[in-house]
Amino acid sequence: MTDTRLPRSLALVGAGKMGGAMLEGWLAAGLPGAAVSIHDPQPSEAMARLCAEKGVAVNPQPGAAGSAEVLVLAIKPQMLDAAAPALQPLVSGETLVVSVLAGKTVANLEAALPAARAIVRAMPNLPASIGAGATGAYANAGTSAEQREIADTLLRASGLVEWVEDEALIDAVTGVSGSGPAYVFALVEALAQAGVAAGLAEDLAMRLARQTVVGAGALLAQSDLPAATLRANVTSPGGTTAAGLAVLQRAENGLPDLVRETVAAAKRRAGELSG
Ligand SMILES: NC(=O)c1ccc[n+]([C@@H]2O[C@H](COP(=O)([O-])OP(=O)(O)OC[C@H]3O[C@@H](n4cnc5c(N)ncnc54)[C@H](OP(=O)(O)O)[C@@H]3O)[C@@H](O)[C@H]2O)c1
Ligand code: PRO
Repeated sequence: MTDTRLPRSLALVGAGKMGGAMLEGWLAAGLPGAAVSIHDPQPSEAMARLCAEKGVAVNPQPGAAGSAEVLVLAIKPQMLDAAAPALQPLVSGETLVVSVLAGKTVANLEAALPAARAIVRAMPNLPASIGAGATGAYANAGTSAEQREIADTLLRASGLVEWVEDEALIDAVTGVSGSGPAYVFALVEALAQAGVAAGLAEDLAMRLARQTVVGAGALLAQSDLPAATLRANVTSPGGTTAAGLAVLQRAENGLPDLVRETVAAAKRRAGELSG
């Protein structure tokens, strides 16, 4: 993070799995703990320890130090309306609101925080906790160029950031990369179960499945080759992988259909969460 883009004050509302992961990223990237406050009725022990170590204020009276320059919302979407009344003192017309709430639209956020002008909807994912996240972001018309830079800097502390100019696309981002790590972990589980069905001991199957995804991910990260080429590099003509892929990628009810339905269901749920 460059000094010119650091917020002078940042309030994080909801310091759970996602909010906590982002906070760790900001602190590791150089955001001073004294510039941060967290607002969460019951922060985990690990979060309380991190805050104590870094000088992050835990549950100060909202607005005691005036409105925040940046307010990051990382509570569950269903909690927005219940949490909003206590947050009003943190928000002024100068505050940049960054929301990672799945499904909650700019209109929802404007209704909950009427003083807010600048609103960024961001959809990070859990690998943000190790700086390997993928985030999609959308800024409303009230967000200044400088505020968008600040949001970009904060989000980039967690990994890749891709801005979209159409708010509706954030729900598609949610279905692909927001929820995506869970699909990959589910693949590890399924691969290990299939290994057991093929005769491997359970712990051995899990070690092999896990390292296969770790290794394939690392190869993707280090290689410039398209995923399709990497797949082809594993697939000897007439060999075992070709036999496996003929099932996995079959035209009907294969992986492409299944993943399309999976992403569509997650995107649909994001739409429902807007309420
Ligand atoms: N997890 C992901 O991979 C991921 C990825 C992208 C976006 N998101 C989004 O991130 C948000 C949080 O998800 P999460 O998975 O991090 O959930 P989480 O672990 O449950 O975190 C939410 C935190 O907010 C706290 N909280 C509840 N009510 C509050 C209030 N009134 N004021 C302040 N804090 C309050 C919760 O405390 P209690 O536990 O005590 O209720 C919890 O610590 C969601 O909107 C989700 O859509 C999550
Ligand atoms: N986790 C949140 C959910 O499951 C949003 C994307 C990842 O709703």
